[in-house]
Amino acid sequence: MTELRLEGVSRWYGNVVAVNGISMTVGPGVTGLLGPNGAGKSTLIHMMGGFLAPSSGTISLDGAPIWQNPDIYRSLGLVPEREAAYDFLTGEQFILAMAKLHKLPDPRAAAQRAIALVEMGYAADRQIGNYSKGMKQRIKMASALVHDPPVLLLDEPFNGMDPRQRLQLMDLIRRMADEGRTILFSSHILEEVERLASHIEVIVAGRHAASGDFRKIRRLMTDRPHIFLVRSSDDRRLAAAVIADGSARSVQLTDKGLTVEAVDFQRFTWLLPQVSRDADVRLWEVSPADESLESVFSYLVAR
Ligand SMILES: Nc1ncnc2c1ncn2[C@@H]1O[C@H](COP(=O)(O)OP(=O)(O)OP(=O)(O)O)[C@@H](O)[C@H]1O
Repeated sequence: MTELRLEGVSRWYGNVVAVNGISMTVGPGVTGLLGPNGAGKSTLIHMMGGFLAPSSGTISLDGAPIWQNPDIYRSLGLVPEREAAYDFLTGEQFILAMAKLHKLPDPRAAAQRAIALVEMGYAADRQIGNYSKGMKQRIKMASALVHDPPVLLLDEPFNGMDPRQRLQLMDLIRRMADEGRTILFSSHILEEVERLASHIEVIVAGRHAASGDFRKIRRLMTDRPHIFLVRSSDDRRLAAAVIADGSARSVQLTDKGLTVEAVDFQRFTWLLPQVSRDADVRLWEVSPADESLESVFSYLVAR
């Protein structure tokens, strides 16, 4: 069993706090690290991979601290978000160089195995500069896998990929997890995480906002108060009817229409047509005003 454990981990850059007191454990299987841009995902992943020191707190792998512990690096593979500038090398030269860096006993065989694992054999003798985005992502994956680590850390691996490349990479990650690896990948896209990870960790503004089963967290998100923009033939009258009905926590009359904060999303969408019919008001538009992921995240943080 391979387990990464973070205890009270913080990291600041000057006076910017990028990661703030995060404690979590990441075990075998696929874990999604979800958070909006700038949440601290990359900083956290770099600390988990031993590339960056925590300003405070500890990160350990099966009990052994990660920072400045070269023995542990053999157990970790990290795929950074940014593309490395090895465009002049062929895929094979790059992976072979990585195998040699790890001082593997048979670097050539290890490189071939890693290249085969990501199904890049057909393009191994081509320069990385001529690869597509998806191929570059896969060769980066091979470089992280060349020493066969039990832990893989992937920073925004699907960024800039087309749907086909995305599916291929998802398949590959699933296969790696089925082999018993501990895989953590970061993303700011909920659907991506939903398709791949059964377990998610949510971070917002450097803080740990939620943790657990994806469905449980999804439910938290749908149970949150929803804000709707409603336009009708008589907003003032509809506002009075909605308030009287009790299905909304607050109702505001603005020049764009009514802003309604519904207590129960399903009950509200079911009741609104009835309430308006009873009040003899025609509904023109009902649209969610807070559907962005940012609002979901801030709801989770405020809990
Ligand atoms: N080297 C650095 N120097 C100063 N501030 C930094 C540095 N790296 C990150 N930050 C800041 O730390 C915070 C977290 O950044 P980080 O890149 O870890 O977030 P992220 O969740 O990975 O975001 P993204 O999805 O946009 O990559 C941000 O406010 C960022 O500006």
